[in-house]
Amino acid sequence: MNELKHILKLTFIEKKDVSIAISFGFLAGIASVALMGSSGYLISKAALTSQMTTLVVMAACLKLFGFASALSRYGERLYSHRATFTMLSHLRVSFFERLSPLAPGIFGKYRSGDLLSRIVGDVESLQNFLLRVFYPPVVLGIVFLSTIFFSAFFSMGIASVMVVGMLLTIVAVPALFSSRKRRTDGQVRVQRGNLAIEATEFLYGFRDLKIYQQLGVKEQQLKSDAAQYNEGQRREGLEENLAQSSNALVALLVSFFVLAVGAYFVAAGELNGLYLAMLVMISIAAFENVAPMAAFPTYFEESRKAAVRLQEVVSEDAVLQGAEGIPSGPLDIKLTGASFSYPGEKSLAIDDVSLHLKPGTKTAIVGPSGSGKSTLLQLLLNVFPVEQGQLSIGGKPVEMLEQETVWQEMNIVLQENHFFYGTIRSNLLLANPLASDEQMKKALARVQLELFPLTTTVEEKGQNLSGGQKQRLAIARAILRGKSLWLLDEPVSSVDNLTAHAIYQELFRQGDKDLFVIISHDLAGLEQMDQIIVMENGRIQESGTYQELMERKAYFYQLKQIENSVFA
Ligand SMILES: Nc1ncnc2c1ncn2[C@@H]1O[C@H](COP(=O)(O)OP(=O)(O)OP(=O)(O)O)[C@@H](O)[C@H]1O
Repeated sequence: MNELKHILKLTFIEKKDVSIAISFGFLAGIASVALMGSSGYLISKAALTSQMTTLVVMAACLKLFGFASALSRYGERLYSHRATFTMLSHLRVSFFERLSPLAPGIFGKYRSGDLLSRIVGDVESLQNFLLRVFYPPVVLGIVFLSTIFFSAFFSMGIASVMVVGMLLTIVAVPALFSSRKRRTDGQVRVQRGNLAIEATEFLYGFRDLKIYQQLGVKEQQLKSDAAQYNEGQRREGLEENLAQSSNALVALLVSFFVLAVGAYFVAAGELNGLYLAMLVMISIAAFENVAPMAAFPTYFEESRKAAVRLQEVVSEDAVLQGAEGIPSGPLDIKLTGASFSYPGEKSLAIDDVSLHLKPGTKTAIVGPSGSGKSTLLQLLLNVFPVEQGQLSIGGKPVEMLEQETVWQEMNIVLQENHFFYGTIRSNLLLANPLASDEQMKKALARVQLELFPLTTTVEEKGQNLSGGQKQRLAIARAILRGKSLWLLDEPVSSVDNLTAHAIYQELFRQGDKDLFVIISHDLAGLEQMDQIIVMENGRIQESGTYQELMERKAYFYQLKQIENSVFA
């Protein structure tokens, strides 16, 4: 039950709706019991008396109870569903708020299909928590206790049978199926997650699978996951039916028992025969309401598992962050003795790196593939926390700063940039929602995309744009941000040299007071950089200006020689 504490807390944010739903549920339940009870009484009375007034009053009561029952049922549905949807919206917001600081580190731990299945499927299935887990036992309990209390005035024996019946149908049978479900849990949720994982992989990798003629293999995998999921669902349905039938059977037996015990008491002279039909009808009506309890174990387990799976995701350690804003004025970035390894990896991706990036300077980070350049940039972005050492921005340790405010001050272009389905305009507005068309056109011109109208359609993931166009659009987005810290990870690797050179010149001209950090594979054109940092195996091999590094004739010089000789 501990797992559901958070969900219970979120449900009770809307205390008023929950209490109104419970009150209406109680009224609806008790009205249907009263309806059946008074009809039983009416039948007996009609058989034993010819007094019309009593019969007319009883018939009016029947109508009243029928009306009250329907009206209360409507109120119950309205308020319980409203409380459920409000709880779901609180849950989504609270889940997103806890998930957001974990991104993007969390993407390395969960496959996208799995994450999607948790965020959508598990959150959705918690909609049953109030309606089918919390609410039925509470309402049924109150209705039963009131019915038993009423019946006790006529016969303690019948009231005792009802108590036993109540314990059986509300507690014992659901508890039995609940424990069965725990033991024989078909893992439908996990199977649904697996299916989502395979389906997203299939969609993402469709083209490559087709090229390598592996569609059939993946299709088989997908089919087998779908079959497992279907089988799990089938078994779950059977179990639910069995629970429902068992509970209905117990309820029916209890009503028979009430009739038998009642008949015995009438024969023994301990109960007035006039009330027997009423008590039997009351019992039937009260036990008719126990149907939702049959589904209780399924929904309880489902809600518990969904809550556990959601909790698993958000219980990861988030990057530490403070509440302070970033200082105003020209900003520098300082990294001292920083080390970092990816979760689950033994070797260090960044090993004792120190650097100081001053305002108004341009720094290039170069080095062979896998040397740690992108990881270093992620540390500077405070996406991953440094394990040892210290990162400070504008003289403030990054732990004191609110993560969002750090990113607000940066123009960032990563190796892979995401483009949403929409237009060039909507994708540019992401960086600056207040940008005018004029500003957007200027930004496009600065990356030589002036021929692109803002209304040009951008397909999902920008698949109708070339690699170079996507990179230039990402730079235009960064330009629109208009901040003074530029962190660029191979921003023009797919752009031809001439255009790339022109874009850099334009950026440096406009941002001559800005701080630039550029990761590059290309060792050409580095003469204009104020500092070149050469990485290898997560360490800084050497650093200095182009002139200094070439004169030193060490590692950078050798890389340059190799680059010159590759196509010679
Ligand atoms: N998400 C990750 N999980 C685990 N290891 C990773 C992850 N990303 C990178 N690495 C490892 O960290 C090391 C540094 O990778 P990084 O991407 O920083 O290199 P890089 O110099 O930017 O390479 P490239 O020039 O090819 O982009 C590599 O050994 C890589 O395998």
